[in-house]
Formats: sequence, structure tokens, C-alpha cells
Amino acid sequence: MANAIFSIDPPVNEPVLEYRPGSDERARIQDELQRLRNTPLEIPLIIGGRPVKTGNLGRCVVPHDHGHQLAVFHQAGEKEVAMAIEAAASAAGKWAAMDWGDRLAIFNRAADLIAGPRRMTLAAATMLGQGKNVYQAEIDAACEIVDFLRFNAFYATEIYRQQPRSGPAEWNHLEYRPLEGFVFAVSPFNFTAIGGNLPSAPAMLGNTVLWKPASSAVFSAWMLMEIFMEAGLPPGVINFIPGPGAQVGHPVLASPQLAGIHFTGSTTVFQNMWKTVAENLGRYRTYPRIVGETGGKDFIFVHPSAETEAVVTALIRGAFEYQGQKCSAASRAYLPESLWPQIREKLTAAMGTIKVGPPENFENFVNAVIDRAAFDTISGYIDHARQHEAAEIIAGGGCDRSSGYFIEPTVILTTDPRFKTMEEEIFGPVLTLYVYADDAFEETLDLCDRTSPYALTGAIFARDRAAVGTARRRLVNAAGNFYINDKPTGAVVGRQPFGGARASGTNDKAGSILNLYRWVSPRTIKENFLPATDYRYPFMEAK
Ligand SMILES: NC(=O)c1ccc[n+]([C@@H]2O[C@H](COP(=O)([O-])OP(=O)(O)OC[C@H]3O[C@@H](n4cnc5c(N)ncnc54)[C@H](O)[C@@H]3O)[C@@H](O)[C@H]2O)c1
Ligand SMILES: N[C@@H](CCC=O)C(=O)O
Repeated sequence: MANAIFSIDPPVNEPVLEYRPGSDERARIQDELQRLRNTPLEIPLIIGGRPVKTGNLGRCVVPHDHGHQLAVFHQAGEKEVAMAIEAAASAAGKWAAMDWGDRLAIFNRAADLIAGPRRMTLAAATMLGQGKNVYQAEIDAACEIVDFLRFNAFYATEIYRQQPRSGPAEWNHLEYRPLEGFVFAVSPFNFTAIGGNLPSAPAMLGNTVLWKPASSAVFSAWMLMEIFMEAGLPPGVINFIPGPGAQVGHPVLASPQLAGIHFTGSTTVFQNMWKTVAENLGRYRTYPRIVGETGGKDFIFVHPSAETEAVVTALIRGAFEYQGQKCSAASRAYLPESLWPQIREKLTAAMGTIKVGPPENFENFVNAVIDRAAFDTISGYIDHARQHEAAEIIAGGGCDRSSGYFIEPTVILTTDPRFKTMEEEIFGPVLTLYVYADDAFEETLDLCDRTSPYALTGAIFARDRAAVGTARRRLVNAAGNFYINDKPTGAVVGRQPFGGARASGTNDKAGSILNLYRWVSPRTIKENFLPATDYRYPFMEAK
């Protein structure tokens, strides 16, 4: 570092634009949606800073208009994985040795590009490629990724600042080395910001990375990769290798140079990756760090003292924003018998006003789900409820895949607290309700705790403070993000560090300093200014 101690100021969260009718940002995003729709792309891999084309093509399509192709992308196989590992190894030395200020400046510049000149492109790509409405795209592909980049750059300096004390005639320090080998970043389809965070967080700490985005989010992931390069990311630091999960994952996990996995996605895929790492353990030069944020079966628990308007809004926003395709989405709710008639009336009335359709029409609250596989899985759960006597569909239930993968926001009422849709992650716009007797509040909290293997997010709604305390204690391990009188979605970087335990992941809290600690391998260095010159202790001196 130059002859000064540089610092990065604590960041503030990126302000959310509102896209009101007549606003400048609304006109700009509409233009950008048109432009991207009409500019077909061919997306290469990026290995060692160079575009690589394999000819093995995947397609980026619009979920709400699946006949429309936005791009084709080249997919990596074993050969390209080997090239990417080689590129990451070649870049590693220089990248680790670069002044940390220069390294972090690249990501702060990327944040400024996204907040400014590339904002509309990334948001529009997310609306078209992942089927988000403009608000959901804005909080993800503009604000959250900008926050991840700025806050992580700041947290990195906080880590580097932490140094041990020194005794007399000695000087101690901790050198925060990157891991010895590459990090494999594997991102899900549902958040552009997570796609950007998974490779950039380890890279900020001096690691080199292989990044495999989800096939259904390659369009926005590619835009991010371009932004990282525009911001000055050196060749080989992040290698962009989209492709089918196992085809890419298998050779990557077999590499002796694998030093870490930064994963977000389903629990099943994560558990299989962990098993493969365990089987390969003897091959690796170092124990790979494994960080995985995975599925959820997130709940809203309502106490008899709750305000019903707030509950109904949280149920709708928590369950149906982005079609319920958030790991944090409310997908089961426990409602007291005494409030149920009021809640039912208000909920079904509000549900009747929800518009479903393409995000280009800004009146639509709910858009299409990501792809045919998701459509089939989600509609399968709805059919199961339709056929089962313990369940009744009280709102929605319609599914139509003729032009886009549309599923109506659906509410199931069940008499069985262990009904399939109370237990399993659906990852779609389906909410299941269970009504409990008011005097069974505490045992129903225990039921909520034991009903699913996940522990990601959850919420308690109550005005009674004692009830809040009881829920907080009884549900202590049921959620890594616990909300009081708020929906269980929408965590903000720097304010609600995000992640859960049990089957929901390693709970390393994305976008927080805790996550960044996983990407360093500290070396303790002690220097002795006055080395001993006699092996004997003072008590051995002759009298
Ligand atoms: N806890 C969180 O923070 C969080 C955040 C977002 C999403 N999620 C979870 O993600 C899931 C939805 O996302 P998804 O459908 O993209 O998940 P997914 O598990 O299907 O895919 C995630 C990524 O893993 C890759 N993959 C699949 N098989 C692989 C293999 N054998 N080796 C290497 N990579 C492989 C996929 O291609 C993709 O890039 C949900 O379960 C959701 O709860 C969790
Ligand atoms: N962090 C997001 C969820 C990410 C998972 O899909 C939220 O808090 O809603």
C-alpha cells in the first residue's frame, strides 16, 4: 500500500427508486426493456479474461413469454473447467499481492457503475430474464448488489484492521491471506444480487474464483460479469463458466485446487456437493471452506393480539412477491381461531385485487415463475391440495403455461398442520394456512418449530409484548432471520444479515463480515526485535 493508511467510509444503503408513472426512471427502464428484447445476444464463457465459445448452447428465454429468446449462451464442459482452474491459478499470485485498496476499488467502481450508468440495464435484464416486476428488480439488481459490493469492501477493511497486540520487543501481526486454491461460486436463479455476491465476496479478499451461475439467470449474470470487467477486474480473477450443474460441478469438485465453495441454491444440491467434497477429501491440498445458503419453509405466526391489516399485508407480500420464489418467502402461516374470520375476509378481498401478468405492465404484482420445471412442481403441489380432503384452496389455484409460466397466487387452508404444503419448500406463489385454538399458542409454537427441517426466516405478529417474548424464545432455532410484526422477506444488507441454519444452510450471513471471514486463511507473524541468546532460564543462573 502507498505510504498512508487508507480507509473506506461506512456505506449507506443504495436508495430504492420508485418508478412512479411519469418518472424519469420509468421512461428509462421502459426504453431499456425494449432495447434488450430486441437485441439478441450470444454469451461466451470468460476464462482468463478471454471469451470462450464451446458451441454447446443454452437459451435465455423470457419466463412470461417463453417463446421469446433473449440470448444463447455457451456452456462449459470438462475442458473449459480445466482451463478456468488454470486461469484462476495463474491469476492468484498477482491478485493476492495487489494492494487491498486497489482490489477493493475495483468492486466499489462496479457498485458505482451499477448504481449509475448500468442500473437500468441490469434491472431490465432481471425483469426480462428472471421475470421480476420493476420493484423486485430494483431492490435486487440495483440496490442489493450495490450494497453487497460496498458493504463487503468496507467489511474487508474492518477485517484487515483487526490485529493482535504486541509484547515487549516483539511485533505481531495477522496477515489475512486468501485461501490456497480457487473458490467455486455457484449461484441460484432468483437473485441477480446473489449471483454477483457469491464470486465477488471471496475475490475481494484476494481469492480467485470459478463462477457458475444458474442457467435460468445467465442473462443478468453476464451483464454483471461485463460490469466487473469494465470496472477493471484483472483476467482470471473471476472466471465465468455457465453450464449444467453436474457437468460443471463434477470436474470442479474433483480438483485438488478447490479451496472453497460459495453456494446458494437448493438444499438437495448443496448436500450432494458436500457429500462429493467429503468423498474427495484426500485429494485436496487444504480443507475446502463450505458456505451454503439453501432452502426454507418460512412462517408467519399470528398471536390473538395481532393487528389483522398488518397480518394480511405481510401474508400477501411475504408469500407472493416475486411469485414466492424467495428462499425467505412466507409459505405457511399459523392463525388464531379468534382472528380467523376477520383475516379470511380481508385476505380474500385483497387477493381478488392482485393482478397477474408480464412485468412490462407495471400494474401486475405477480408475474410468471421461472421455467417449465418450476411450473410443473408448483402446480403439482396445488393439484395435491385440490385432491386432498385435509385441504381447501380458498384463493387462486389457476395455472396457465400457454405463453408464460403463470400461476395464480394461491392460498390453501388445511386442518392438518403436517400437511405436505406445510412442510416442504414449494418455491412458488403458494401459501398454506393452519388455524389454531387461541389457548394452544405455546404448543402451536412448538409445532411450528418442529414441522419442517428448515430454519431460514419466520415472523411473529403480536401486540402483546409477553407473547413476542414467548415466540422469540420458543422459536430460537426455527429461523436465522426472525421478524417481529414484519414480513419474513426483504432483508437489507448491513441491517438484517441474512441466512439460516438446520437444513437452510451454514448460516454464514451473506453480506456481513461473518461471511467474509470464511474467505481468509490468516497467517500469524511474530517478529522478535531482541532474540534470546542463551537457552537457559533466569532461575537456572548460578548463585
Ligand atoms: N438461503 C438463501 O440465502 C437462498 C437464497 C436464494 C435461493 N435459495 C434457494 O435456492 C433454491 C432456488 O434456486 P435454484 O432453483 O437456482 O437452486 P438449485 O439448487 O437448483 O441451483 C442452484 C445452483 O446450483 C447449480 N447446480 C445444480 N446441480 C449442481 C451440481 N451437481 N454441481 C454444481 N452445481 C450444481 C445450479 O446450476 C445453480 O447454479 C431454493 O431452494 C431457495 O430456497 C436460498
Ligand atoms: N435475502 C432475501 C431472500 C434471498 C433468497 O431468495 C430476503 O430477505 O428476502
